[in-house]
Amino acid sequence: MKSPEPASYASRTPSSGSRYTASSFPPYSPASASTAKKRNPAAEALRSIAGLFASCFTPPRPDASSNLDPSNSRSVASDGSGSGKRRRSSAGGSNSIYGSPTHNHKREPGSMKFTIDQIYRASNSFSPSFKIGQGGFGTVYKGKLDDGTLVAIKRAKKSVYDKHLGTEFVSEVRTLAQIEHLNLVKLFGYLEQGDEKILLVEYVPNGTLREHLDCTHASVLDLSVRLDIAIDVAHAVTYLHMYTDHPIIHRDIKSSNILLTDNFRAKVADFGFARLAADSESGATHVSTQVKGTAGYLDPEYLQTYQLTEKSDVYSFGVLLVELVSARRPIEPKREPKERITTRWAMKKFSDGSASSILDPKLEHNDANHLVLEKILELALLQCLAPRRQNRPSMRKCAEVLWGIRKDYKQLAALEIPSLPSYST
Ligand SMILES: Nc1ncnc2c1ncn2[C@@H]1O[C@H](COP(=O)(O)OP(=O)(O)OP(=O)(O)O)[C@@H](O)[C@H]1O
Repeated sequence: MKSPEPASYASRTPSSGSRYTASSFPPYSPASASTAKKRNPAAEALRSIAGLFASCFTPPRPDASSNLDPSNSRSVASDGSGSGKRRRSSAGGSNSIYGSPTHNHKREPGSMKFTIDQIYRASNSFSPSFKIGQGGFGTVYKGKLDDGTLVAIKRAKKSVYDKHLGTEFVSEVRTLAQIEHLNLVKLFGYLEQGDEKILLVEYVPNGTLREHLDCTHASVLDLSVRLDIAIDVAHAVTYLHMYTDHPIIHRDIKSSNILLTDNFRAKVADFGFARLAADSESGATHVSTQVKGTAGYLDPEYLQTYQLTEKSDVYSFGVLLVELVSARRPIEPKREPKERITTRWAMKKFSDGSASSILDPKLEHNDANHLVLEKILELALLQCLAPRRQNRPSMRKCAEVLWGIRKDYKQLAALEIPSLPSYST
């Protein structure tokens, strides 16, 4: 992955998120709780496994869900032309699902279907030199399609396929392939042939947020960039929560699932655990068989009740906000006991009136940074991380609060006189 250059910061203008307005969100569908069977959730909760998906900038197509045919879960695709027609893949006896090409303007309508030969070509037969990562889902390769499009090729390991890639998974893929938002990693397609189960997703070139907070990419993300990233994530998750009449709960929001572009736009990845939320009007509920997510980010009320709602994502987002300002991981086992759970440590500091000590030591202490820090912590610690879900804000509300923080930050930053350089003689 490329290291960011200072110029990239400039290219991500602080106003980059201003293209979003409240009216750019799809119509609101009320949140609805889902219930789940009680099944040894704690043991299951330690690690996220699967990895996927989806982005772009266009609102969801109103006909998206009506294009689905539940009887054809492994071989349907949304029509690349946007007509909503579904197609069967006939390539080499394989089954594929392919998403809308609106994301990729180089692509002709209908060309989002993949064959195993294309994937072999794109990844140089899964050459180790094309490998870019390894996750619970399997191995991730960087690939280039024949038309030059860069993709991340996620090749499922067998254990994941056996456990997770059944009909239910494929039907989720079918839905998620139709989701497009600038801040969601786009799912291009899915292919299974013989032992190969492969996902093709948008390639996002600049590493994960976690890597940047760990400074493995040479430069330090300044606080205004982190604030923009938080806003991008809030937009993405709001979009999922308000997606047509079927809210989608991400279920695994965490810094390693936030990928960054060269301009430091954030794209939320890994919808492996996403499930369509309950349909509140029909009274139907989504029954989850196990608690899923990642330790340190899990909503305590979900752990107690096994009821999954959008507010579980809001809780994880609160953890992510604390991580963004402190650069600490949610759980830091090597620290002294009272500092091991980052949100608890931050809450104590915050209530003791020493919020500034939470700031990532790599960041400058100045008025503008202190303002952002204080306000983000207020949102995270006092609202998103509220133990009871009804006391947490919606994700949309989080986005609105963050817009306000960015506005205040910009005003204050404009007033700040840059410190004079010091010269040693
Ligand atoms: N769309 C993508 N673009 C660029 N790199 C990616 C992409 N998806 C994944 N990667 C790289 O591959 C690594 C592994 O990704 P993957 O989603 O499989 O696992 P993970 O999210 O790190 O772990 P887990 O899924 O087990 O929580 C990521 O850390 C990232 O470096």
